[in-house]
Amino acid sequence: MARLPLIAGNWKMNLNHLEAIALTQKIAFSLPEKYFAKVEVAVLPPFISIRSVQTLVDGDKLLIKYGAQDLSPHDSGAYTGDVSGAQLAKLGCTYVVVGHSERREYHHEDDELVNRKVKAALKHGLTPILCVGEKLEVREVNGHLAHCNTQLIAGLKGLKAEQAAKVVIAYEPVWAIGTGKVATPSDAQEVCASIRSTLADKYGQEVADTVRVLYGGSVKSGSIADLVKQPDIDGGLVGGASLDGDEFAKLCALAAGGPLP
Ligand SMILES: O=C(CO)COP(=O)(O)O
Repeated sequence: MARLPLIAGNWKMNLNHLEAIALTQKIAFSLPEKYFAKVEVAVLPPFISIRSVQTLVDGDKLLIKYGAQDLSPHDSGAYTGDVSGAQLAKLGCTYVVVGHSERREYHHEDDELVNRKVKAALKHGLTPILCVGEKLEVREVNGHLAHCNTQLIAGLKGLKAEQAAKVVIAYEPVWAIGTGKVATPSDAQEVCASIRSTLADKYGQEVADTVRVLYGGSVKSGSIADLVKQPDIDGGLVGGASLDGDEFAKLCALAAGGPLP
């Protein structure tokens, strides 16, 4: 079954809302509409810029999707500083990143919390992008497949097959994030194939064939084409390279199979 590639730009804690508007406009200007039939493009700004991006996307009928980098496991209430799935859904978000390694590391998010966030996202009609990935010391002892599959199973715990089918998985090896050290296409493929096979074991082949598995970690326009050529890599979760409109548009065009705009 053909899966539409997804390129999602995780802006992390970068750009103010004016810069967010400028970057979204730049991407829309640089990537002609015909590409959107072959690649889904999403931007994931900080919470403070989602409303600005929404206004632009709605006003100009842009084909770019957008979403958030995190959400609360709760629906509403006394959770100072948190943002709920209901609030994100109201802003027209399509995607929400869950379990990014930076949240696991700096906010001590464990698999149990990540699982609750996946469920909260689905409850509010958002598509979670569930991140899994090993640190360097785990890869060095060849523990990467077991590690990623453990995070995967824990993140999806309690989901029915039809819910699991709606989730996007992102394999992001921690050693590749922001380091310029992109995984080789075959290393990334090995993990993404293993993730798909775990999905098949747990939820059946149809779910495994439906779920998009992305690679993330120092993806650039120079590396995306060879990554998406791999049978089990369905796009990229892009950090640094998503902050440059020309570079991101180029990357999306290459994921669509080209030609460059
Ligand atoms: O963490 C990432 C995306 O979520 C990857 O970041 P970089 O592309 O900057 O390595």
